[in-house]
Amino acid sequence: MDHFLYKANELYAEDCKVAELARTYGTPLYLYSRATLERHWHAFDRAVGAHPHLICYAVKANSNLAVLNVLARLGSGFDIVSGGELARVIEAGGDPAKVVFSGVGKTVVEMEMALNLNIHCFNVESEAELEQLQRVAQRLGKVAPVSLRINPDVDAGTHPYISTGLKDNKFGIAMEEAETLFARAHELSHIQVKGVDCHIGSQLTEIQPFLDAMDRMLALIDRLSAKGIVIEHFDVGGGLGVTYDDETPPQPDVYAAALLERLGDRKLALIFEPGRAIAANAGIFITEVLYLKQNGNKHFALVDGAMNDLLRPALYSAWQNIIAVIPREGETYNYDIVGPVCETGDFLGKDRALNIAAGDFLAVRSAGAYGFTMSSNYNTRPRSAELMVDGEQVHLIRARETLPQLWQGEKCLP
Ligand SMILES: Cc1ncc(COP(=O)(O)O)c(C=O)c1O
Ligand SMILES: N[C@@H](CCCC[NH3+])C(=O)O
Repeated sequence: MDHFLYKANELYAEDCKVAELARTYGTPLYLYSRATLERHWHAFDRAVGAHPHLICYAVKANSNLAVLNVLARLGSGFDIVSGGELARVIEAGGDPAKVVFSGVGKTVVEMEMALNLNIHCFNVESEAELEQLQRVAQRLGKVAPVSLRINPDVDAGTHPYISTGLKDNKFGIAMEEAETLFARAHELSHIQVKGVDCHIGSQLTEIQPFLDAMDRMLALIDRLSAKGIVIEHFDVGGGLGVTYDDETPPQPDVYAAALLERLGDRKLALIFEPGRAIAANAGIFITEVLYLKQNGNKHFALVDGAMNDLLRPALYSAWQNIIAVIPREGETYNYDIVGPVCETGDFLGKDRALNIAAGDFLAVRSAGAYGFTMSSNYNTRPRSAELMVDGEQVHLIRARETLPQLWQGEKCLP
């Protein structure tokens, strides 16, 4: 069941009218649906069934405390990439014992923090990082649980900026070095080898690249096991795509079934790190039309939301559906939906057939993942408010920034 639906010709978020929320809380505005977040998380969790597993939601997709808290209450684990994300997980009531720490550049301070919190696993991405983690763990008198992130050199067939599993990408350890590094990790006094990890990219809409990566990783696990290095878990990463337009990515049940089949009778727990698949279609971004204008034959709708609020269209030429919150009958024009930021690349959508007027609200769909988390204060614009719709209830889960907050910590010279 969709929780962002037209009812009586007006967009609803769960049981609340979106236009009313926009008037009450002001725009631009992010709106999330608790029911959808929960449904998506359960779809993943159920898909893996009784096989030992951990769903570690990728915090970078949407790190609002309320979002993390909703998932923590379901028993979710978390995939983090910074000390900041770890602090958020703890603040939101997440269990550090279900946290996996990804990322190519973990600092000593972040390692200490994660070791002191006894996280589930460090996904180590280089030999230098492994040696650093050994030193930090030794100093703290801890043993670091480790999984090595291997780069399987698989083409994920996604946008080059969000493809991570190719040899030329900065992520992971080259397959040729994997066995040597596992052997090294195995002999280090304050490292405990737990798993093998890979993540080949984001917004994958085909299953084959996942299976190709898995085949290479399972072959590696079998070789390690022959050498007496026991692997307890396989972290398959995130990356499952969603429908923005007409993509038909595999659903979590099909995806998980295919992975489980490949796994065969190996006694490996599975870790999943989905971000987008859980959060993207659990959120929309609402913006108001400020002005309509025409330059030659080109129609522009100037809206109060901009690339600083929702960067994906400007950064990846990403397409996200844009609809009128209360549609009008009659003739449409093809509009470029652009924001107030002084950049030609500041657009939310191009050539969108709409019948709109100043004062109308537009909803950018699929904005729950990599929306607010990638927002900035460029052009000294306050970041949007965020709301969580929970049935008939609405919670303000982040207030719009006030102007003084925008220069907090800055100082004029004496
Ligand atoms: C290591 C890692 N895990 C998980 C994710 C989440 O990816 P997605 O949002 O595509 O599921 C990412 C982002 O691409 C990532 O880099
Ligand atoms: N931020 C990207 C995804 C990057 C995933 C993180 N490795 C997006 O919006 O599509």
